[in-house]
Amino acid sequence: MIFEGQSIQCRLHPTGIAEVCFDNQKESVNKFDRDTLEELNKVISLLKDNSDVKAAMVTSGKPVFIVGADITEFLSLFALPREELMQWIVEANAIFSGFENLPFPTAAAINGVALGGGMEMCLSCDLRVASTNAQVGLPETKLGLIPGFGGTTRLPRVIGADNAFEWIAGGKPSKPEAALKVGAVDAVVDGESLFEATERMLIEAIKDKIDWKGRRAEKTGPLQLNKIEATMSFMTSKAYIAGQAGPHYPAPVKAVEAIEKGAGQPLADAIKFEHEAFADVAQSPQASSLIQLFLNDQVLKKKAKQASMAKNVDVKAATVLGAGIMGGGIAYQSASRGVPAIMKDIRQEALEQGMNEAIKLFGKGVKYGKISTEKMAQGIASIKPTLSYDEIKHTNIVVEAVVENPKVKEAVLKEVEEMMPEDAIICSNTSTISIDRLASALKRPEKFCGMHFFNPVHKMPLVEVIRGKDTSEETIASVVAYASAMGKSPVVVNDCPGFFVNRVLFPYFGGFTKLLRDGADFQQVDKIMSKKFGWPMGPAYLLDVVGMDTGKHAAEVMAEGFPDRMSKEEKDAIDVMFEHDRYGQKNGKGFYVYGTDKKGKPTKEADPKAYEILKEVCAETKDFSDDEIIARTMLPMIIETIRCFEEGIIASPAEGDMALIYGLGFPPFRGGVFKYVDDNGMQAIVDLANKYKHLGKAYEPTEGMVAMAKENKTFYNA
Ligand SMILES: NC(=O)c1ccc[n+]([C@@H]2O[C@H](COP(=O)([O-])OP(=O)(O)OC[C@H]3O[C@@H](n4cnc5c(N)ncnc54)[C@H](O)[C@@H]3O)[C@@H](O)[C@H]2O)c1
Repeated sequence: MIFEGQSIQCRLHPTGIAEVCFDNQKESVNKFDRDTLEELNKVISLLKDNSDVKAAMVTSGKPVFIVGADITEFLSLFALPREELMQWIVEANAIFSGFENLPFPTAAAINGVALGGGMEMCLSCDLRVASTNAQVGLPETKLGLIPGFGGTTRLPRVIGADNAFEWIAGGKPSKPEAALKVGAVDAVVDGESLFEATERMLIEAIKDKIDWKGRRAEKTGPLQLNKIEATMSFMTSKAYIAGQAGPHYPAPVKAVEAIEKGAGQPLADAIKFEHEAFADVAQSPQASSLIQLFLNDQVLKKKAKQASMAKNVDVKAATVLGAGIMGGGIAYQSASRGVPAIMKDIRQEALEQGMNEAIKLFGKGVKYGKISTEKMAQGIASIKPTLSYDEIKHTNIVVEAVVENPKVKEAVLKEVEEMMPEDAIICSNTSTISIDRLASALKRPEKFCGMHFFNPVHKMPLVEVIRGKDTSEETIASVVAYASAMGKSPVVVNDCPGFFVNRVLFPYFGGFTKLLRDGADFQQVDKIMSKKFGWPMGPAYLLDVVGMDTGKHAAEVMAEGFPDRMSKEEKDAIDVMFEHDRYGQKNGKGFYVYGTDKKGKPTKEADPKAYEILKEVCAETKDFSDDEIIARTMLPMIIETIRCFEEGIIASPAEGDMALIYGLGFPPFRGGVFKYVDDNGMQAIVDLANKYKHLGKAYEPTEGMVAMAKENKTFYNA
């Protein structure tokens, strides 16, 4: 044994090949944390001067190769002063370069996931052999970063600049065959032959039958592009990548710029541009938000795992009541993840529509190569449309998604409870009706909770699991586990009007309608809130998508629940739109008008009639600054979100932020409301709220906020 560490073990084989095996003794996966880097450094110094070593092979003792750098170390590392961060980058990179410059051939035997730092380890080797189970790639831009262990500089030298742009800017992992095609790996073999195949290659290299020195010289030299090619390639790629990523996500363009700056230079000099660019993005607010989001997602995953242990009902088959927009979507989602669903409605026509929608979605899966035709057939066959209750007792969960009418829901829930086995769970997908109110109609309220999906179900990752006062923890755990099995990200919230997501969305709409009242132009507001703040769409467009009838109804429920902050004395824009039958997308007219162009593509245009109608409740149009538009719409949402945390509606800022991102599309680069408040500082938010408090209670900061500002506290640990 040459080296025996916690993360790396190194032994010399009789062939003269030193096997550098990553096999983390403390965890189930290999990753690059500070300790692992230190161990790798030690291994390199032991190998360098060992004359018995003729070659080195990097292997893994785990099912994965190396999953990447340890993201839990990032935030504290990136918070260091820039010089200290730069020093760490330079030192860490010296280790990868040290491995690259070993005086003998090196190879990676990639048996599984090799992403980020894992792939960068492979790129430091002369040769790369992947098993058919491998997955390789550089996903750093998804975290607002660029590959910083040499990947930005080495990858274009291995697979060419254009391919590298695609890999780095796209951040998607590649399958071994695709990696082989571009030359990111040199061979693909089955898992069992991986060691031997890599060993054979190294033996050839030791005998100089493989020109490893030539390959190394090419990788460590300047990028192989002539000046004209380079100018064209960089110019077009930068424009394209900037367009794809959008202005709020600068990392992909930063990566291309770093590659461009270093293109004409040998790797040792070119990599310095990578270091600088890495430090820039690592200390950007976007990276901080995206990394926090990744960590928050881990919190959700951990909770889902715990729920899976604590559940008392393992959902094997589900009943969905209602085959409408939501019921159809829920049945499809369940079936597509292997849980068969009975879809019950009172109208044959609705069942047919629900099935057609499901068939369309399965068809798309086949078209885009996500599922096989067999899986599609299985999936479709596992949704059973029916007008009768006959077979529902053979399922162990009911998800009710009938019309949003408390009387209808109460009657339906009561009826199905009688038919279901005693241990079955019943959920409602209501968007506004109190879970406690619905539970009061039931004999087993402990077996009842809310399961609030978002539209469209197959696309929106969030499911709010709503705990009523009598819901048992086992029921919550079982529903969380079912939602996870459906491929969703469940967040548990306590019952209150609007639950969490709608409770914080409606104050935002309230802020929007007050802005219109005071003379703002809805198109201008939409533009600022989408382009500048980063929402997928502005509030006027969102109201058109939600539907003015639904919006008006939900606003009334919210006003009843929280009259001090959400009720209004006068009519607002939503009311007049509703009164003029402008329901939004569902009937083709709302704030905007909707149609199709000559090619059948959907269109959305501003409509002078909408402005006419709005005159009834809006002042003459006047200019508002971008900051004012953002403050007046966002403050009520921010304050209500914080109230939800103070009242225990959500359990943690992490879960609140994920619910906002997964349920509403809150801009990921801002990390959610809690992250946004932390980044701006609570004092600044409180000051801003005080500036607008004449607009009503929705703008008044809570006592908790004022105290946090005074004590300079944050929601997340800095
Ligand atoms: N549409 C959304 O964006 C959205 C989002 C989240 C939650 N929700 C909630 O989901 C529920 C359903 O909404 P939707 O948009 O799918 O409505 P929808 O009108 O499209 O569908 C409701 C379906 O329920 C059926 N139905 C009525 N009474 C029934 C009964 N007794 N048994 C079985 N089926 C019955 C109707 O025939 C209809 O097909 C509502 O509670 C709504 O608030 C809707």
